[in-house]
Amino acid sequence: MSDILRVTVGLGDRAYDVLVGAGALSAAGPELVAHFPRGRAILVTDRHVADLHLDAVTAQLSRLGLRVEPVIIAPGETSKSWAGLEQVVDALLDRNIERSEAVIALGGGVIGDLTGFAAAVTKRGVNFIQIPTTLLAQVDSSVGGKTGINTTHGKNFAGSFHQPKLVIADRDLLATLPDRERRAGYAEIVKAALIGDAPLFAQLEAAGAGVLDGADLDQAVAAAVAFKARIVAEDERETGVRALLNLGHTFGHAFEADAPKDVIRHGEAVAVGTALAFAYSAHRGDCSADHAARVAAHLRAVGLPASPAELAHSDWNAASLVSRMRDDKKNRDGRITLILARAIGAAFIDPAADEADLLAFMETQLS
Ligand SMILES: NC(=O)c1ccc[n+]([C@@H]2O[C@H](COP(=O)([O-])OP(=O)(O)OC[C@H]3O[C@@H](n4cnc5c(N)ncnc54)[C@H](O)[C@@H]3O)[C@@H](O)[C@H]2O)c1
Ligand SMILES: O=C(O)C(=O)C[C@@H](O)[C@H](O)[C@H](O)COP(=O)(O)O
Ligand SMILES: [Zn+2]
Repeated sequence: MSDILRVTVGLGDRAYDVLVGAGALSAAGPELVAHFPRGRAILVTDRHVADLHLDAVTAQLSRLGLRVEPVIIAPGETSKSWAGLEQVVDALLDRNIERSEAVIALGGGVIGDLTGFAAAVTKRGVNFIQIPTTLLAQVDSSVGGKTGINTTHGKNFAGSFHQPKLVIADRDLLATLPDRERRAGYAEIVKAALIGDAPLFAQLEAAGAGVLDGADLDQAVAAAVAFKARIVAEDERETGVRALLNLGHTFGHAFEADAPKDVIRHGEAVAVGTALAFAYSAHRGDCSADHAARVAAHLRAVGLPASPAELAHSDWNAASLVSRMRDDKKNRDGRITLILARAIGAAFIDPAADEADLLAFMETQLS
């Protein structure tokens, strides 16, 4: 296990480890097998990942003595839905999963969020293990226990906090990831740096797109995971500081909710949302225009969008986007909560954004 990095999410008796690096799955061995007392592993994945990785993953799990029972669902956000949830819960019940058993989520954020939520509600809670196969899932969605589905009201509007027992972020699984997905995942690494790690952002700026597939990737993944783990350990249920992890998401989720499904990637919406959070902070005088410009320049340098016009959908309406923000889960007392920044690496929570000013700002951004 010498080349495998280990990050612990310190949640007391629900603490778990995130293993990062090439070969992490085969290195996991006994600590993985311990979660399958019946010797079988129900594994939920999507069709793309199944075609690319299921045989190899099944072979690795077989070598550890586990019999894999795959559940294969359609790829994409459409599966992160009530229908997708019913499909996965029924699949677990068909196989008579017991509470002592874990289910494996092998895939991107969609599979992780959906399977985690299914695990949370099936028989009032079974265990689950994340084997993330997108960069986004490795750096962000597999860690922290936010699970859920989208509803017509918006992103992740039904869900639960249900922590995995183990996360295995094996770099070998990323070999088949299309560049667009890789960049989308990188947006959440940038987000982490912008929230509270200015030196990491400087490193990312220096490394440029090289960090996306170079030897630096494991370090960057582990840094983003460690950053998230610290915040989750402090505020698991987002009563305070965890809301910072939503930098770029108040804007980003509004774009996702107002676009047709699967036209823009979550990471792309977060990239634009993060650039807007900095631009809006600069507009309010909270943050220097230089920092906002550096954020947008870095996102563009790695091939990510930094303004609404650079997204793969163009039919935006400022009033509709602000109305989505009014529904955001972070809001309190009928006011929009925004995650803004005083500088790169210094995000803060504004629990009462000025809606009229925000609307005017969005109008200028869309014009
Ligand atoms: N729970 C959280 O904390 C959290 C954090 C961030 C994002 N999310 C959620 O995660 C979702 C986005 O996740 P995502 O970006 O991973 O999208 P995704 O799960 O839809 O995966 C993107 C695409 O890549 C394919 N794919 C997955 N692994 C692959 C591989 N190794 N090789 C080739 N193709 C592969 C998938 O089949 C899919 O087509 C959103 O729903 C978002 O809301 C949740
Ligand atoms: O883990 C968190 O907390 C996050 O906010 C991470 C986000 O990257 C992620 O997209 C999350 O699913 C958003 O959560 P939501 O509560 O805004 O739905
Ligand atoms: Zn996100």
